[in-house]
Amino acid sequence: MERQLPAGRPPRLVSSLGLGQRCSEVTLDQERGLLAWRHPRRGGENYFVPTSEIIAVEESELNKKQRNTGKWHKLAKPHSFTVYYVKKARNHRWWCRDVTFWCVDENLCNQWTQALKELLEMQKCRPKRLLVYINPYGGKRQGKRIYEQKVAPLFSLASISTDVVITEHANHAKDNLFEVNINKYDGVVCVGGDGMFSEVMHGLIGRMQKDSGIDQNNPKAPLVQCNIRIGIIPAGSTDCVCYSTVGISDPVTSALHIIVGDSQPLDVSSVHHNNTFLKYSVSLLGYGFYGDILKDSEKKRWMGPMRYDYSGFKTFLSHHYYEGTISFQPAKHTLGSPRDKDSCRTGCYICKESEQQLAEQQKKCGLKNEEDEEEWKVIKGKFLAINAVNMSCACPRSPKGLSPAAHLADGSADLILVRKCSRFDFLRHLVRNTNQNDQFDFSFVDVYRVKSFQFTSKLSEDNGSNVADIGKKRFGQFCRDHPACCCNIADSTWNCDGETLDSSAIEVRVHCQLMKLFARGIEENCKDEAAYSHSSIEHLL
Ligand SMILES: Nc1ncnc2c1ncn2[C@@H]1O[C@H](COP(=O)(O)OP(=O)(O)OP(=O)(O)O)[C@@H](O)[C@H]1O
Ligand SMILES: CCCCCCCCCCCCC/C=C/[C@@H](O)[C@H](CO)NC(C)=O
Ligand SMILES: [Ca+2]
Repeated sequence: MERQLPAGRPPRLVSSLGLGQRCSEVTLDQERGLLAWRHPRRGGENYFVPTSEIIAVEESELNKKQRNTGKWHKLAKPHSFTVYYVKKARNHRWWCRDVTFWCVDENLCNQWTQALKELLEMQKCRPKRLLVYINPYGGKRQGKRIYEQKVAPLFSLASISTDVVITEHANHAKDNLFEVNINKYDGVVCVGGDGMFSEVMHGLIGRMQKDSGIDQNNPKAPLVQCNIRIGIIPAGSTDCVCYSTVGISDPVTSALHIIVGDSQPLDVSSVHHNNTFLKYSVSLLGYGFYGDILKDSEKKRWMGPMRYDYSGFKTFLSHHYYEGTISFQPAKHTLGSPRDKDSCRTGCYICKESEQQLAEQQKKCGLKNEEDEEEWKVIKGKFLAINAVNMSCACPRSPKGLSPAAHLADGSADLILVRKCSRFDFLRHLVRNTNQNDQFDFSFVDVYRVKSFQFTSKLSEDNGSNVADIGKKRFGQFCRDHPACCCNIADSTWNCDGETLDSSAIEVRVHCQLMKLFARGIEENCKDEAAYSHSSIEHLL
């Protein structure tokens, strides 16, 4: 990348600087934005740090041990500076590391710190002021401790100022976002799980639409993009959005992605019922299996993250399936398919292509309502699970996700239909969600890439639109004609990013790149080792 350097600044700074007790040739390529040095010990290992991954530079003092053991201590008082930078480790984990260089020439030391600081100043995408919401009750109830011990010190090192709100009740963050002076901030951070992220997202998108006079109840309304980025510090039970966009659920890694000012656009689905807005979704909209797990697990929040395993096992044993009709519009605009072998990674060309299409579309019609005449496909059947995912939905329990080839920002969702099958077959499908084998390679599983879909359960078709009440009354009753068939005549519940929806009949639309995260997608480096760790279970089945 071409950099506009301040006048008179040389394109490269090369000096022999002290590092520990020895000397190292240190280079700052100011045009390319790269700091490099060779470690005098550690087998002469070379270090290359892009300036975009430097966290901070500080004038520092050598500690007593360093002062007393160096050869130079007899010569003069040394001057030193410390560079804090991102060190990338295995499995997408980032650490903050530091290196201290010294020299006896004060002018040289100042020249280095000034040059590095100026390069940091040029990183315009970095946030300076953040609004932070902490859910103290998410996951294992460690949100406050995680923020104070692991994240706040890094923000302060990077000179980011923060306003911190510890939430006192559900929807506190969402309601607050409708009131605050949002223009004061360069981003909003949520400390918690997927539910907490969802709250903050609803607050920001809702606020944006309100300020622009867009009626969220209109399912066809073209929504206004939300340009203020959200950072997720994972402290929840599943942390699927964080894991799927960063590749790991680790508070320090996420804090560093926020500090360096990463930006990752995300698709968001709007969910409506009878022209009434219900919710937005970014990860999983699940009916049947995942809806039933959620409904059961909500009663067991005291169990913490374990509640999903307990309710998952119980729901699996109950083996309920549900009748209904699903209609969808295939996503013809996007280049990929859910059966692709390649996954969405940092700088994904499929998502870039969708971004360009979106820009052209916006240029052509602005915010006008464009009637969509594309074909609808209709499928009627009995389903154990209907899952619509906007992203892979990778998480520690499912390291490659429910749909490994789904894209973060291509304007489509993957619709996975798991039809009625035996318990054993369903288990084989579920286990493949946790290992590297293809979970779609079964006759009872279909997957489609869609831009919108609608679902109505058999029960709501039979009873008109008053679905929710009837569903509640009859929940738990089974098909009278086939008492042993596990066909539930009641409705299941939709699991929308970990929150239940009040209606089973829904209309869903994917909005391409409606919002942005402080993330860069999963980087293409090492193998996802976790994805392979479960592979042995399947051989037993
Ligand atoms: N102070 C609070 N008291 C009670 N509930 C809260 C509070 N603050 C936020 N919430 C709600 O708690 C819900 C769950 O929180 P969160 O997502 O952080 O944890 P989780 O459910 O354990 O994790 P995950 O969503 O990853 O499974 C959110 O939907 C949020 O609205
Ligand atoms: C035979 C037992 C099966 C147990 C299944 C356990 C659950 C697996 C979790 C994979 C879910 C991935 C999708 C993520 C969804 C999130 O939006 C949501 C909220 O955090 N989490 C869940 C579990 O619904
Ligand atoms: Ca998508």
